[in-house]
Amino acid sequence: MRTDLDLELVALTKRYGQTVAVDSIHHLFHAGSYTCLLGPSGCGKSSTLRMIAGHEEVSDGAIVLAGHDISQLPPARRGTAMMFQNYALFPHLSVIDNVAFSLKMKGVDRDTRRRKAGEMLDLVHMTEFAGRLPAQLSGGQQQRVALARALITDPQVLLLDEPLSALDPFLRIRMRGELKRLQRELGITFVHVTHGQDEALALADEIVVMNKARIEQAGPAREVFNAPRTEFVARFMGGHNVIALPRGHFAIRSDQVTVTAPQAGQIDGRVTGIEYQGASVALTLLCAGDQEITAVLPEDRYFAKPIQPGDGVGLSWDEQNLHALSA
Ligand SMILES: Nc1ncnc2c1ncn2[C@@H]1O[C@H](COP(=O)(O)OP(=O)(O)OP(=O)(O)O)[C@@H](O)[C@H]1O
Repeated sequence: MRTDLDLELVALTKRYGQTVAVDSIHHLFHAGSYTCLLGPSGCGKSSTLRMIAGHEEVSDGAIVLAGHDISQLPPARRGTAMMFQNYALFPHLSVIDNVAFSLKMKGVDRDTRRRKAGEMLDLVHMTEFAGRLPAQLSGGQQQRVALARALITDPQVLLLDEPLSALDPFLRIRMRGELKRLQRELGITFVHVTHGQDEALALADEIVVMNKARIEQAGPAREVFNAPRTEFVARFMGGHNVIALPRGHFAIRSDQVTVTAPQAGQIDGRVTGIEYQGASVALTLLCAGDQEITAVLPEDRYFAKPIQPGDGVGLSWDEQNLHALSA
């Protein structure tokens, strides 16, 4: 459903000389949604984000926010705010002055900007660090400050460019919970660039998968994961096999492949690899036509009847779990 505050990309294009980084993409970001732009390195996701933010000129097309084309406005007048990968904090300013900086530039008086910055630090649970310099903070704390600094302008859309990539894996998982909480509390639109499938699945209401300057598939996170439309999306989202059957190419989730003793009417396979993953065990199987299939079994089921490399097995799946691929 469209609302007055949606963000829409209309035939948005970015060219750098001969390179087409973003090729006439269309997308509607619903107001108040959390969307991840996902794709491999060089697919055009950062260029897209930077064009929305106003840090990159648009070559063609429009960016419409709340009914207005914002593509020619300066960044500060767009209703968007950007949080950068390296946080870009001013090293010589205290935490509270970093957060208050954009209000100072706008000429807001000292008391008002201190009060507002204090509220933002509260929001990201950083009040006790207000007087410190960025160098005296951990990576996760710097990130909270960068978030507070982006949010102080009351944006309708917060743009996040690989916001978690500088954090260690443990902190990354904690901070993604924080991002989700913030987005829910503020109710504004978040657009988050990542090349991590897990991150996108954990955070996003909607996932936009980009490949070679175009949108390959967009939709609710569960739909993109469960029903990939192309081989690229199936492979990039992970957790799927792409199989060639006489009637076409299909994706099937690895945990929806059933492995039994060889039986008539099933596909024969041979176990070539076994990987213990904690809650599950992944079997790599070689089938007719040299097709490699991965089957993921709950660990209790695997260990009830362990299979060894070299064993012959029968593979089957429910037809309704096969997803026809268009390319
Ligand atoms: N300033 C620039 N000048 C020339 N080409 C550029 C410039 N910025 C990006 N490109 C090219 O545009 C394409 C898309 O780059 P972009 O940074 O948008 O991709 P990305 O998906 O964000 O990649 P990554 O995950 O590596 O950041 C790439 O081919 C890149 O080399």
